[in-house]
Amino acid sequence: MSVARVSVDVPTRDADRPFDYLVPAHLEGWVEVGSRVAVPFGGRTLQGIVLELPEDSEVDRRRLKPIADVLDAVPPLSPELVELGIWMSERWLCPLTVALQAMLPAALKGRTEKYISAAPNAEWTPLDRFEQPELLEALERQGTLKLSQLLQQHPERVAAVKRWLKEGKLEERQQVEDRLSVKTVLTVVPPSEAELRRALLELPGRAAKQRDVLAYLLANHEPIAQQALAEAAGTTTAVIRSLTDKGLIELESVTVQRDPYAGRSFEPSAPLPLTPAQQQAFAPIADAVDREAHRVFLLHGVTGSGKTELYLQSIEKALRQGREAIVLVPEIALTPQMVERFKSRFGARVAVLHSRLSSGERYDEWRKIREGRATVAVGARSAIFAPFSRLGLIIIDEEHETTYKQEESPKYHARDVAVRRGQRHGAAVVLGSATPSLETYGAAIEIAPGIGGRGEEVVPVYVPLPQRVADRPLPRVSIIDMREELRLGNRAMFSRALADALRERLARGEQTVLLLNRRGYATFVMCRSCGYTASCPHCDIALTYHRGSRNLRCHYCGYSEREPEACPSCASPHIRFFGTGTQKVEEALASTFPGIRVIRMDVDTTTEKGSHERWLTEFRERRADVLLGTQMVAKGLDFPYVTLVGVLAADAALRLPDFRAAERTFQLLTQVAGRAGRHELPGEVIVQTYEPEHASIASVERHDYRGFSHQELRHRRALGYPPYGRLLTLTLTHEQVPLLLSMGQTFAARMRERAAAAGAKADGRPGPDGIAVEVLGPVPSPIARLKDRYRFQCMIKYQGNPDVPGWTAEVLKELQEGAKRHGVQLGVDVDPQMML
Ligand SMILES: Nc1ncnc2c1ncn2[C@@H]1O[C@H](COP(=O)(O)OP(=O)(O)OP(=O)(O)O)[C@@H](O)[C@H]1O
Ligand SMILES: [Zn+2]
Ligand SMILES: [Zn+2]
Repeated sequence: MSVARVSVDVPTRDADRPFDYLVPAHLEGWVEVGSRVAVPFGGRTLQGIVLELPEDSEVDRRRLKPIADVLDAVPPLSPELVELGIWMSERWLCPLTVALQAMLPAALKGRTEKYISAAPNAEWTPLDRFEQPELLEALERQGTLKLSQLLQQHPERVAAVKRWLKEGKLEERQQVEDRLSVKTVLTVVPPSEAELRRALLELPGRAAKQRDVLAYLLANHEPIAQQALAEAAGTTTAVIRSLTDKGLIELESVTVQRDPYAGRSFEPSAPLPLTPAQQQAFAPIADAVDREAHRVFLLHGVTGSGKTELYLQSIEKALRQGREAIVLVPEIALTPQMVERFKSRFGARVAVLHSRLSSGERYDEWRKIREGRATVAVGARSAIFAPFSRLGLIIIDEEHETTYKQEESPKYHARDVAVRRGQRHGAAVVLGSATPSLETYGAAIEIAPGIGGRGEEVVPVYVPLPQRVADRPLPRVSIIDMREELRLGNRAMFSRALADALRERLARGEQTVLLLNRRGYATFVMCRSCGYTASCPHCDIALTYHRGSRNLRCHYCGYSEREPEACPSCASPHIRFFGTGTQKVEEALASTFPGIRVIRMDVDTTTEKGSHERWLTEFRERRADVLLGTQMVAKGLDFPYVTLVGVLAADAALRLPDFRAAERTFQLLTQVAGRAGRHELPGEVIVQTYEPEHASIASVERHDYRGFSHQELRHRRALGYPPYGRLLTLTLTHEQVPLLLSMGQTFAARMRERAAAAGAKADGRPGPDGIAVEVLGPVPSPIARLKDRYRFQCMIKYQGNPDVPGWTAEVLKELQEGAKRHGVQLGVDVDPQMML
């Protein structure tokens, strides 16, 4: 018997090592690298992924257990993806199984099911038969019963099942099953026409409904879903069933594809002739694809410069060579409009993966890729794991977006994964943005270190596209100082300039996009007498007021309470509710511009499936004057009648305790400004702020990416922040502070020892060999308590490539046992994007 090395799905650090199993003879040939298997583990049956098939095991073979089952005929992961998972777990310090699971569609995350059957020598007493006649009958009839199903349908039988298991009359067997399988539909397969005619004659006259069904099948002689047949013949499925019972027709289970875009037609689109500027940008990318060379490009194109058209034509090149392409777009930019552009060009070859699909739909799209029926995958972050085998091109649109970093384990960054997969496949990687992240930009113009994996950093080729298509001008941007407005007696939400501009658009029948930078915006309850604000009793976070349900909610833990009638602190009745920011703006719009038609898009109005899409269609069809929303309205929209963009509270996020706050603000403002005047009509942008002189706002007025980024990069270099230095944070959480503090201190002390041993100076300044390590903390996290657990963090800031992640892994191993014993949770973030 051969041996398989398996990563078992136990996502804890202490079980985070592969285990060897024997491959039983009947599974030999089915077990491959990347196979999903069921294996016995600590008395249970768990799912695992085969990592390798070693010659032999270091463990005595007699102590190895056999693999219980292989779960798929074709391994869901290729050897390349298995290797990628190993790399991810080292790069971002997560358990290997967590990295591997992240690559599988949710539908394949197996669940252990228990089955019971009668033991071969079970002797049932008359009392047993008397107490549980139905259970015994079901056992005899079906042989095995699924425990979860049995307990759900007949909770009253739990006691008997338990007793019989204990007495050995029942046996239990475990099996790993998929949460979801392919979807099948009962389909009627009609017999021959002659048989149909004979059946019609045989049916008694009163069976009119049944005759209708047969007549329909005779007229439309092809397989049809039972449900559809019932509808077409104007009857019910019960009638069809009685025909099957008589043996006149046959029912079969047929696999169907859940296609979220079924029934939608996409106007085919042909490649546009490229403008000279586009051609210049296209040439090096096309060349790399042609030569099947791994190259990373930064396509830095202003908004509306025609980047998407370049993506489409690059993909076409890759496809013509028989290769495949992945396109990543930020989740919220994954609008129907975006999907349509890819479907229109590549039709059924496109698979779409995003979180608004049901897990069944996602699974089917994933299988399309796996089985080679789709050659282009368009999707959000996790589409980077699309199981292609001949990748020619990976595109990341809006590469600066924070959504490319996953905030829970595995805390990977899709950009780094893309570079890694590109290297393995010899594929071109195109990172596109109007406002590249400072990491990518700094690397591309070679004033900062390269990007990608540690120790295999790459320098992207810089490809600028500085003009909009057809020489359309970038919109004119005006910055309005709201302090000045106040001084002149305007206390309204809209400055005079914005109000005038809006009025003009209404008169001309043009459209406006209004962005409310919601982060940090008033959405809370405040007492005007004593200044009390309502906060969550479990988290150190202000509660948000929801006008619709009239309650206060915590966005972190879901806690909610009814709106108070008086201040809970001083009993004053002068308690004020601030609606969610966008609701307030909507009200102000309605009262300032009577009759205005507003579409509000925020978390509250877009939770329902398909609502996002509906709002945008409505806006595109000009059934509204204003599209008002949060970050959601800033990206990817391309509407010809939008000639005005207004930004309220541009500076709201500037004071967040995050060194990237300025960068994020600049990016958001530039992106939303880019929604205006993208077609024939010229655009205008009005930005309202209390900090007009702040670089990240002032540079937007001049469309000055270069000026802003160079200033910001200088600043980062002086402070040792990314891209010049790297960060790693450890977050510790527990119900009690002293324990956290002491464990945090131990971590910090051990890290300082290692830093000193590596030659880092105690003051954190770079030494002669360029190595600098600063260990900060432990300090309370910016969100100091969440779900009744206190949170502390340590941050390591380092330069010159010391192996800080490696040290962290070692120290965590030492702390693991103590943490487990006391219930302290430890979370590591390598290269964190969010500092909260
Ligand atoms: N070569 C071309 N000839 C004519 N029109 C073009 C050409 N390339 C792009 N366009 C059109 O110009 C507009 C802007 O292009 P596109 O949306 O591709 O830009 P983008 O850079 O991806 O925009 P953003 O990043 O702002 O979303 C679109 O309406 C597109 O159809
Ligand atoms: Zn009060
Ligand atoms: Zn809470």
